Amino acid sequence: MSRLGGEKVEVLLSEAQLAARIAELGARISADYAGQPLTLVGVLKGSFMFLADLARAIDLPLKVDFIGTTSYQGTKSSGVVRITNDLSRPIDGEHILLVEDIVDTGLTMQYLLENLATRHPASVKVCALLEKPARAKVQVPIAYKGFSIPDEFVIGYGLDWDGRFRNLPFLGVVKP
Ligand SMILES: O=P(O)(O)OC[C@H]1O[C@H](OP(=O)(O)OP(=O)(O)O)[C@H](O)[C@@H]1O
Ligand code: HPA
Ligand SMILES: [Mg+2]
Repeated sequence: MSRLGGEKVEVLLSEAQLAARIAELGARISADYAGQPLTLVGVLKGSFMFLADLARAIDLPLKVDFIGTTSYQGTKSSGVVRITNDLSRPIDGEHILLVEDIVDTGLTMQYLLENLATRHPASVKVCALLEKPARAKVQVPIAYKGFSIPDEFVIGYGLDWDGRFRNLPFLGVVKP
């Protein structure tokens, strides 16, 4: 059995499309933060694959840290965001770029922006590979966005459905 586990999955964004866009985002981030110390903060678990590729597309001497959150059961947001793993150290005075796989309702990002602001970083911006505008419950500023996608539950490239499918190298939609 393959990593699709017998499900029918349609490709929404191919490996090549993802790689091309991430190269563009990396070039923009490298130019915008040139001469400034930058810390990427990956939002676990969903961002792990995007962060690994984005970090290699950024030509700066950056640092990497992670914060873990959870709020989804299956394909539904519970509306309650919980931190599962905190940052490994204080971030006061640092330029932080939050790296997220998807901004869907926006509740996770809103929670994180409020939470990190209390730690007095020099700046906090958001880089999200995906945004699903049709489902937004709150508006969050995305400084670096990969793609806007339609209102479908997507899997792969870090994103899960009940914990599975994160290891697909492309972004897909499960078909009935
Ligand atoms: O905009 P929202 O509606 O809040 O949804 C986006 C968040 O939900 C997912 O994480 P999840 O809580 O499923 O945890 P995971 O990253 O471990 O899968 C995703 O990785 C984002 O972090
Ligand atoms: O479409 C999605 N797929 C996987 N995880 C998610 N978390 C929020 N939206 C999604
Ligand atoms: Mg998830």
